Amino acid sequence: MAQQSLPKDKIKFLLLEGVHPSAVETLERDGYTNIEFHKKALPPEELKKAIAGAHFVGIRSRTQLTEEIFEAAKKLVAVGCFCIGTNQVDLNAATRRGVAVFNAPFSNTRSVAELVIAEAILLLRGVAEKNAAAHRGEWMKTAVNSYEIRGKKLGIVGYGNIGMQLGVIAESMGMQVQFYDVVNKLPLGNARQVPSLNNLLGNSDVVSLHVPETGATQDMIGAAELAQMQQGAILINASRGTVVDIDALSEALAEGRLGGAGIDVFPVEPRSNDDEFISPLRQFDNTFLTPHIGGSTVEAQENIGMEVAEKLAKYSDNGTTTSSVNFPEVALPEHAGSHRLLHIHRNVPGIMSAINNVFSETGVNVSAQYLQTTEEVGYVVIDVDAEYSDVALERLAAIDGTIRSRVLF
Ligand SMILES: NC(=O)C1=CN([C@@H]2O[C@H](COP(=O)(O)OP(=O)(O)OC[C@H]3O[C@@H](n4cnc5c(N)ncnc54)[C@H](O)[C@@H]3O)[C@@H](O)[C@H]2O)C=CC1
Ligand SMILES: O=C(O)CCC(=O)C(=O)O
Repeated sequence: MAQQSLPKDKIKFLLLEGVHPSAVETLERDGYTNIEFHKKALPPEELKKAIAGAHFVGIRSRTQLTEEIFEAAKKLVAVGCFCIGTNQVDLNAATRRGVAVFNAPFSNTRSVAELVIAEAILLLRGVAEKNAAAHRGEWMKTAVNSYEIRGKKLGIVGYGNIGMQLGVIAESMGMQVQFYDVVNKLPLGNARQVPSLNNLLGNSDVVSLHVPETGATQDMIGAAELAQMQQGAILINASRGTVVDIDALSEALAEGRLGGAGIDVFPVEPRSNDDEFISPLRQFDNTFLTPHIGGSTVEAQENIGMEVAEKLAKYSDNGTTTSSVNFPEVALPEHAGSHRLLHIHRNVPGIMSAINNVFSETGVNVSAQYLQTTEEVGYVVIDVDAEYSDVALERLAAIDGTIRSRVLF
């Protein structure tokens, strides 16, 4: 699929789920004015229609970009996830079509860590149930089962950007931090990596989950794992809803085995704020149930808006793919005076020589060339004299293994 460069006002951005206005401001500052903005996620059929004409789409965690949606998105060049998680995007479907996917890996991590530490304090003090009781007119003044966090053990599952930050804050408040991760990690401060999940669960006063949604983390905390936890321990999940078996958690709470839970993410979440939130956990006073707002602070959303919009604009302007989650990463300089050819291909033997042949056979002068590959995809960027870019693009697009090619003026 070969694409010619378009004037900026013809490049359509579809922004969904009420991404922060900083995204629109950033795009407009860069000259992109064709922006369709929706406050909510769109139902699949509406999404298919809206995305058909879009070159770029911006989503948060609700919009599922499935194979079917990508099939309807014939013009799509890149996806911006205005969040950390990219599990809502079928990354294989995107890669197969040469659609780059970007996210914001850092901007909301602090917000999640702060929410978790707040919940740890309030749940260990029994504040969730005392608050719920007070709203019903009951007075629960007691120190029974009410603890400080100082000296307690925090078990972090998934010691990545959020887990590490949480560990540092928790330690500064006097907690002992231990973590379980599939990868060997450098422990910050006095944190300690433990060898198994069971080891962590059986030995923590508060367990907080910070793993991505993957096959391996599906129902990672089920009945067997909950049974390993200490009597009265607290479970916090601000990662993804699929990581905890909610029925098993519900049973553990009903039996009084856990001291409480803070749950921000659910296997099924309402599509919008107008829909009812349905969960067996609603019956428990000793839980904080929050509507997936771990990363929803003014600071985080404003930064994410700018960060992801800048990545999309940069990719559109000059082909830079730095920090793409599914594409080879190439940081590119400006290409004033030359035309820039972008060639995305399957990473198969012989394709680079076919690409280079185009230039030796046509005599098109190459002023710069950049190449980066992943196991599946190769991304070659070639700067050429303006008058020859059409013929070179046509030849590049015809090479076997080409996924997509385009030219930037
Ligand atoms: N509630 C909310 O609003 C938010 C939720 N999130 C969720 O939090 C997750 C974590 O975010 P980050 O810390 O930034 O991700 P990250 O990628 O920096 O860290 C994830 C860590 O989990 C580890 N891990 C992966 N699979 C594992 C497994 N099976 N067992 C143990 N460890 C495993 C990884 O090795 C890595 O250290 C995101 O993937 C996202 O789903 C992120 C931001 C906001
Ligand atoms: O705020 C959002 O829309 C989603 C936050 C989140 O879960 C993420 O960043 O992965």
